[in-house]
Amino acid sequence: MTDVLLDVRNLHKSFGALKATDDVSLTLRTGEIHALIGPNGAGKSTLIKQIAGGLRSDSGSVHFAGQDVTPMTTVQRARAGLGRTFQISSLAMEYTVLQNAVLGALGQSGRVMRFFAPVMRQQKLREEAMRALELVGLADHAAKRTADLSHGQRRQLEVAVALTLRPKVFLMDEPMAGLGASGSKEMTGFLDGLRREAPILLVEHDMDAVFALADRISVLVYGQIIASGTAAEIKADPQVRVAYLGEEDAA
Ligand SMILES: Nc1ncnc2c1ncn2[C@@H]1O[C@H](COP(=O)(O)OP(=O)(O)OP(=O)(O)O)[C@@H](O)[C@H]1O
Repeated sequence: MTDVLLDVRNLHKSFGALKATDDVSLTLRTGEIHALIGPNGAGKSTLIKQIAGGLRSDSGSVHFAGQDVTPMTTVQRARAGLGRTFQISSLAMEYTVLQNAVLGALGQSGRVMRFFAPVMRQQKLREEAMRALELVGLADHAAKRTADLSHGQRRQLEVAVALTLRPKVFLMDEPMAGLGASGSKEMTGFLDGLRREAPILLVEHDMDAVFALADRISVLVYGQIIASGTAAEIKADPQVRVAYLGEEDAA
């Protein structure tokens, strides 16, 4: 299909005798949220790392925006537009929200902090950073210390950092983790809007969020995709009910 932006083909990754991912294929299309669910240890994070480039696959390929990115490093893939949300630990807590976003726009790590003052004077980077903050609703907090943001706002700042590189797709590993019920609800609304900026491959344990957001859901069990379909199809799939959702939850 022409609107397929990310095309993951037959990925394998073993750790010793353990097949963490075992012939995984999936696609991500323009405008959609494709959720990847599965029990603990199913291989979800491994797969995200293989797609982002942090973990080399034993075999298989990743095609992105019509290009085979399999040989590329994480940095090359990020520059090509494969956006992965950063962990909270990568934010510089003592710096302002805007400074963190500018660092993202610079596409560098915290090591560049000592060059910070001249960087902040570069109007283009600041503009790019402010655009990203506006998109995630943090523009009014630009001058705030990152440490003073709520947990949910820090998650949004991570997304803003990724947005500064103008990603064509997002890879997100458990964005709801640790947010609590109201935070998860807020983040769900936020991600729903974000799909207009770039489609999202979403690894998430929060089933309310997954069923509310996902256009398609793929279920990974023991490294293999056992089912793929809409929320209604996944809820009704007998194999999924037994292997993952549990009969009583799926009823
Ligand atoms: N670097 C590694 N070395 C050895 N084994 C690993 C490594 N990374 C992951 N594994 C194993 O591979 C399997 C898949 O792990 P992975 O973290 O991808 O699962 P997951 O579906 O993301 O789990 P969770 O939902 O708990 O985050 C697990 O059995 C895990 O212990």
